[in-house]
Amino acid sequence: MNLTSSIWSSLFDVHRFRLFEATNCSLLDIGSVVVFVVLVLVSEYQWKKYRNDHNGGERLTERNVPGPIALPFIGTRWLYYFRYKINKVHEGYQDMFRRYGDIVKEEALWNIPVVSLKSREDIEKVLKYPSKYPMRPPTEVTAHYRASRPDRYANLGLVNEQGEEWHRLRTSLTPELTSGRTMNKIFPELTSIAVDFNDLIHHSRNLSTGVVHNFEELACRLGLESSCALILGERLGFLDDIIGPTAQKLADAVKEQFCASRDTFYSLPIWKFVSTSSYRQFVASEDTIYDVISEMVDKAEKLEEDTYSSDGTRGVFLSILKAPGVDVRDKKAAIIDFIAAGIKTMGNTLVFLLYLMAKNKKSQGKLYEEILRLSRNGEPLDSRSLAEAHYLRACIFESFRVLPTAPCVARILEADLNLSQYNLKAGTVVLCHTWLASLDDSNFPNAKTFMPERWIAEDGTCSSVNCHPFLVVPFGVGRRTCPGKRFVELELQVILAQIIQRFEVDFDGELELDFEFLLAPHAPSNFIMKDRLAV
Ligand code: HEM
Repeated sequence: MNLTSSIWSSLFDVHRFRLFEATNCSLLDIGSVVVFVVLVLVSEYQWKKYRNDHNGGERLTERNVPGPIALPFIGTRWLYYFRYKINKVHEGYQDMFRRYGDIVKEEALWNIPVVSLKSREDIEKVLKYPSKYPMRPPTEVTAHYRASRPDRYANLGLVNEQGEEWHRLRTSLTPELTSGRTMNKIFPELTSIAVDFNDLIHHSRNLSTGVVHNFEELACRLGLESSCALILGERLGFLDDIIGPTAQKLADAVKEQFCASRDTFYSLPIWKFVSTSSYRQFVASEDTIYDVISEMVDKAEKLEEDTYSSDGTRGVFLSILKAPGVDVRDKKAAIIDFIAAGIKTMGNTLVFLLYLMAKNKKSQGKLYEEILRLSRNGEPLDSRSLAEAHYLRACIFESFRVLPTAPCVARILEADLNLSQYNLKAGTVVLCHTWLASLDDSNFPNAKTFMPERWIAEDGTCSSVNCHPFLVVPFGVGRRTCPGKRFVELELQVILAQIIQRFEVDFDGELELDFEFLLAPHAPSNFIMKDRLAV
């Protein structure tokens, strides 16, 4: 689609939206006229700019990358008021790639370019860049709020910091979290968490129909319980039959925080100047998370002092508390960030995985057979038999491809980069849409079909060698990759094996997706869990 037609289709869409709204509100009517006039003027300006840019023969730069028309100052943020729903941003990107091709430019406030990529070659180029300190754009609202609270935060935290400061935090706070030793120690705890989670499913379901309503809430409680077990080395009872007020408060706050981050990101940043409702929602959720987890940390710290215990499961907690040369505010913030990072991400990931198993009964049957073959007397799989469960890992990998919770990897380019058609400048924000690229038939045959077999090599082992290594990256890539990756991969294997061993999983209807900064299941997600007949 050329620029003129894209401008006109944008105008048409905006106008159509306005006409639709006009019957309800005369103010919006005036707004619609103003927006229309502004768009016409700007389209003229854009067209001239486009012609100037095409000055013959020279390689194209990011100024030439196609995309929705950008208004002065607010860039393309109008899209999320007029064309796309804020909870369906993922559909917005699908639409933009359809309209403009595999590379699309949006413009953030002050017309800062944000380039989205769907071509495998371009994504690989960005993610392969040999960077010492890879830069990911910070969540602005977190950075803004944390900078205003020096009493609590000495910096923006591991997730949002850049450069040497990021590297210092990463190397001092995460080695124990990612070590093989920690995974070995946590394995028995994960097995008992999975047993408790199965019991919770059993008690939460309707006795006659087997329906578990709002499964996503149970899945988030699992994320919270397991993150606390990993980071604090303690089981805190979030999987008890009746959810306690603390778990509920925390789960609600985490969901609100993701939504408020999304709303502030995709809307105009008025919140930087006046406290808008999304900013207030963000602050309230951030404060709740801080207060609740901070209390847990204080208790755990006290317990440590009282007992001087350093048994195996508290290794991560101790390693953070004792990290040399790190400000105590950084330690507390890291513990809080690590626990919070594992709640919603884990919850969404498990809902997606079970949904795909429910909708693909053949794969579920094959997985059940594998588990039956590997388990001794119906016991949960131990670490040795889990290592043999190749189809189990293939199912998890395939669910990461078809429905990941993180649909793209974001980077700020450190140096100028020549992509297939355009040269992008250092400093450009790039979104690598790995999920949408993974659903393209040119990258995976029958890409929309859930097919764990694609990850099984000829010798029967689960392997990713023949698949594109920079597309199925649910935990990101390179030095900034998620430090929870190893733990989550292990946890998903343990949990999925036990659920499939005990229940036949079905799903009521079709799962709808929401965009909450992550991909999330639209609530309620109602699974049907039937006991398997003993064999
Ligand atoms: C299913 C669960 C999870 C998913 C899908 C997930 C996904 C991700 C992704 C995509 C990134 C960005 C990586 C990049 O930019 O290359 C990330 C970063 C991060 N994750 Fe996770 N994550 C999960 C669980 C966890 C857990 C359990 C923890 C805590 C132990 C955690 C802590 C973090 C931290 C601290 C970062 C920032 C790392 C850095 O910038 O150096 N995540 N995660």
